[in-house]
Amino acid sequence: MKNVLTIAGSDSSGGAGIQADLKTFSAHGVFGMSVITAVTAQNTQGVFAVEDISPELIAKQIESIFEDIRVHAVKIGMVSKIETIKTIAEGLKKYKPDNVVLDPVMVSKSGYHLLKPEAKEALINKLLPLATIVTPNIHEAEVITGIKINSLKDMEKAAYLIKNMGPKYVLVKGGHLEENATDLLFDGNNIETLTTKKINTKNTHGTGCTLSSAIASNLANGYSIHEAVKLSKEYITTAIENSLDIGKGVGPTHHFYTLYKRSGVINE
Ligand SMILES: Nc1ncnc2c1ncn2[C@@H]1O[C@H](COP(=O)(O)OP(=O)(O)OP(=O)(O)O)[C@@H](O)[C@H]1O
Ligand SMILES: Cc1ncc(COP(=O)(O)O)c(N)n1
Repeated sequence: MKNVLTIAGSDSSGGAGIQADLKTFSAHGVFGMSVITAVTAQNTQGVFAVEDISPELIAKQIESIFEDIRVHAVKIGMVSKIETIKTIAEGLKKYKPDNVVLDPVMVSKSGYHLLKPEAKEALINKLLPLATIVTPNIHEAEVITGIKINSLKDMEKAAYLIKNMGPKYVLVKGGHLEENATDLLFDGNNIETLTTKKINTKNTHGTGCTLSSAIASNLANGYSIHEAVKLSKEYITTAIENSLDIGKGVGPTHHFYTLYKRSGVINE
């Protein structure tokens, strides 16, 4: 079995963050581990409080895992503030994991700033160059590049600009554009387009967390980047198609639909 680590924030409602990541890892048959960067009090309606974990405790969590266990892939999510980013960057430089999937989480679906505005530069300068693949949504790609994105052409332009900031691959996610759910994968030479039709649901809490954790799992399981992204897009699409109407706001996706269906737990 392969071991995959998420470095991210805790979501008390279980739809995003560490909780979504660990569910996604389990659904992919990899062993999940976590370094918690912040604890959030949130549900489907909003984020109500955040407490950042100290840099010392983040560093100790990273050390405890890497000094003992082989890590086949790392996924990075909510990183909150400059000190957290510096601590994670130092850990990655020291332990040099093979696969690093960076989801540059900035603002929650409910509009809360999970990344402090003053930490954007540190995320760009310190974490982007260490990423195997970075997975910005439209808003994050706009913040990272400083350009406005209204079309696939703009997404392409952003992918080129972000690639020049150091990651090996860039996946710009188009889930927030009006028409289809089209993502663009750029490897430095070619753009690959992954398109599905947009699913009409409000329940998309944690879609970015889930997609990036699926990519990390698939890379750990030995797939190439192109295969890992394709399989992960299929996984998130099924998870959104079968998303759960839990709570009064933006509900979570279904991590185990295919597994449960196969095992007969779901028989509709
Ligand atoms: N309504 C939808 N129908 C189909 N696919 C979607 C939909 N919304 C998002 N996706 C897909 O889900 C994946 C995650 O994209 P999204 O743009 O939602 O990420 P995100 O905004 O970073 O998520 P989060 O806010 O949870 O971090 C992408 O592959 C995107 O195309
Ligand atoms: C701890 C944590 N990490 C990430 C997200 C982003 O997910 P979303 O944009 O779907 O709210 C979140 N809400 N909470």
